[in-house]
Amino acid sequence: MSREAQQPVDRAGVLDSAACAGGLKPAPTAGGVPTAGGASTAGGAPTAGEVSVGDGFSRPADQGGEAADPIFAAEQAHLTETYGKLEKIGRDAVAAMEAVAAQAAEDKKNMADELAVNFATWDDILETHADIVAMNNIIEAHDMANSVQAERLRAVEVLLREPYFAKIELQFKPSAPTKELYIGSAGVSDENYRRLVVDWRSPVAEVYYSQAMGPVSYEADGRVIRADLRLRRQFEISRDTLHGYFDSDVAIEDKLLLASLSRGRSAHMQAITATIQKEQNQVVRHADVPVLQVAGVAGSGKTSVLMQRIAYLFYQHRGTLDPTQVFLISPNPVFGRYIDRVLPDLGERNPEILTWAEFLAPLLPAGRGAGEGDVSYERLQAIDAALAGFAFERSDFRDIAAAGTRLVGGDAVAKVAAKFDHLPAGPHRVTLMNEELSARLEARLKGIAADEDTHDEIADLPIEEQLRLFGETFEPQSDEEARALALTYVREKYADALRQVRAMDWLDVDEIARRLMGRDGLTSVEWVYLKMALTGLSNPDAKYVMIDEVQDYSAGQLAVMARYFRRANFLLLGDPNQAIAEGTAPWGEIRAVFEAERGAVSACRLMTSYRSTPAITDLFASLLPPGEAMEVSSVQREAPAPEIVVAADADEWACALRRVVDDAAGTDKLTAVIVPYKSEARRMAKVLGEGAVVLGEHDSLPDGGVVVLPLALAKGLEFDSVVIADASPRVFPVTDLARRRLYTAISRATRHVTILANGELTELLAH
Ligand SMILES: Nc1ncnc2c1ncn2[C@@H]1O[C@H](COP(=O)(O)OP(=O)(O)OP(=O)(O)O)[C@@H](O)[C@H]1O
Repeated sequence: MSREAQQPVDRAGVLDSAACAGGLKPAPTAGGVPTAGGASTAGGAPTAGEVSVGDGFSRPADQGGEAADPIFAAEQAHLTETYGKLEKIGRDAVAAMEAVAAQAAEDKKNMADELAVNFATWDDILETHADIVAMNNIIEAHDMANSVQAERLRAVEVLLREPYFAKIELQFKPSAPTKELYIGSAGVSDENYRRLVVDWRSPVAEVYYSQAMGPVSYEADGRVIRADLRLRRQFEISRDTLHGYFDSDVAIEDKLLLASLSRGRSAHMQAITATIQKEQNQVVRHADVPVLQVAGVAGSGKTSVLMQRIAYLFYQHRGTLDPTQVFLISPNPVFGRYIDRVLPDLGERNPEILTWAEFLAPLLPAGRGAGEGDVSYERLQAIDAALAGFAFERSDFRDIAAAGTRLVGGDAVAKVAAKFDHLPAGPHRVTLMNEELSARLEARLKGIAADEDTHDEIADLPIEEQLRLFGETFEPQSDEEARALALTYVREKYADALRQVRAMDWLDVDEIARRLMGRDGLTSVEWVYLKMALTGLSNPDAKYVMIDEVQDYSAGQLAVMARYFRRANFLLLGDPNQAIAEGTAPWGEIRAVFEAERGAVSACRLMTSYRSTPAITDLFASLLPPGEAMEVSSVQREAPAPEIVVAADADEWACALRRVVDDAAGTDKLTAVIVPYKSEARRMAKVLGEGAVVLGEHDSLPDGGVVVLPLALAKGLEFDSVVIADASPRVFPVTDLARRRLYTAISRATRHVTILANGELTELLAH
């Protein structure tokens, strides 16, 4: 009942390994070399079927001992010395921070002792103020000194794990000696300001990533600097031990990549700093543009590149870019947790990582879910068109009320609206109205705070409540004090009214929609869009927004994000062939939406796949539309060919599934049983019994074992082994959507794929 997948698959010619339209200067050619069938290996690694004999790294054992290779010995000595220096820098930074802390404490104490707060005369007030400013300046100076040391310490912490991964030797002038630079995941200088390790994001490090020898150039401070790259040496290092080195004198060789790929998968995504490929580097270091759209085949490193780009941006905009200004929209929460260690490992903080539902929730009224996302761009444009001639009516406004009290009535809101009748209904008018309503609410709260009934109400509060509110019991010595204390209480009591004004909830968006569009039941996408169009609701502080798996969003969802993050630069990464839901925007439409909302869209492609064995890549590549080819960067990993099992009936199928899962459960690898939908996952778990865990949205990927999960949750993730539970025509009919779903599922596997079919195999695989 079993047969092996046929392969290799017939594929058309190989496309350019990568292309970026606009934004980057052209780089010299390098990268993988395509084989006849379209598959290639980076650095001349063995193709499928060949046996790997060594990986090209020089190791002491290869040389008959360290002494036999003077380069190895010299590099180990340099590493030992660097490691010692890093440890010392780390120790010195901690000591400096301790000293600063002690000094700060001492200064604060002295200053507090000396600070004579005196408000008697205007001169005294000025003097007191000057003393306080001086004190704050000293504290600030301490903070600054500490933050410099803290940054140094963070770099050292990163580097102590692996001080550097490469060395380059550059000759800037023909007669001058070459300059040696060691490149690492962070940069640090010694006490004489000599660069011990160069940060991978620094301008000069670019020549390492361009993967060419000889004449190279890079840009620093707006100037193009030319040099001759004489040596490009890669290292395998852990802490202070050199395991091997490799001199890449041929452009196409990247032994470090091969070594990295052969290490296999882990439960958390790893940084690819040392092995970023040339075409990936073009995305990582791409010029700042309003929108960059990156199309990449499965496993081409889109997510990895995205993480490296964020780290790069933090470096480039050090001191001005805060992680709270960067948003990463991720396909699901499991994926969010899968990637959340990459940046901390690089010594950086994570950006805001949100799913679509998490992004939308705070913009929606309480109790309303994200719901259906399938909304066309036209439907949103219809909202804009209808709003053009829209005039407010009384029914569009709601009372501002809290704690059972109407604080500003809908009639009053309508009067405020009438004051600005000369303006069209839109953000300008609504903002002016909101300012006035805010002032009215404030006046109303002050009135309540001045009311004796309120003071009595406060006096009746339990003592603990009074202590919590005021830090003391409510015993005002004057009317003024009573009003001030009462205002604290009133603001808390009517906090929801203040929130309503902040959120402009006095606008009845549903009622407006009914009049505007002539229909009920707006989707959440339309609802938020209308609210943005009316109020200007947005996040103007966001500077970068990265949308991974961008092919999984509808045009409406994308337009909402483009408009909400109105000043941000967007990085959109996706694979048109991994769109797994109905109603998502085709690749060209994604571009069109962003062009309409944000102007020009730059584009890059990543066409080399790194995740899977060549056999698995061939299998999922066979599902690509004709003419779309990819290259494969893979190392020889002794892995069985994909297996396809067609069972005659349900019993035989269940039996086969249990066998596959039982086999997998006995290993330390992670196996995913991928099912089409959530409901199937539960059904499958019953078939499998205790051997399998159903993975939910709130879980993280385990290191090993067997997990059952729906395709939507498997998005963006990878597993040692993938089991497609049922590849029958019922689950995968011959449609474009099913083809993309199957491609996505198979391409999650790094080493092994088993495809089961209950009764009959989908025609998508029948060749
Ligand atoms: N330059 C590289 N060096 C080392 N490993 C790499 C490199 N590029 C990609 N990889 C590895 O390939 C695998 C796939 O990368 P990643 O998940 O970033 O790809 P993707 O394009 O986002 O995939 P998909 O769209 O299929 O989810 C990961 O294990 C990643 O570590």
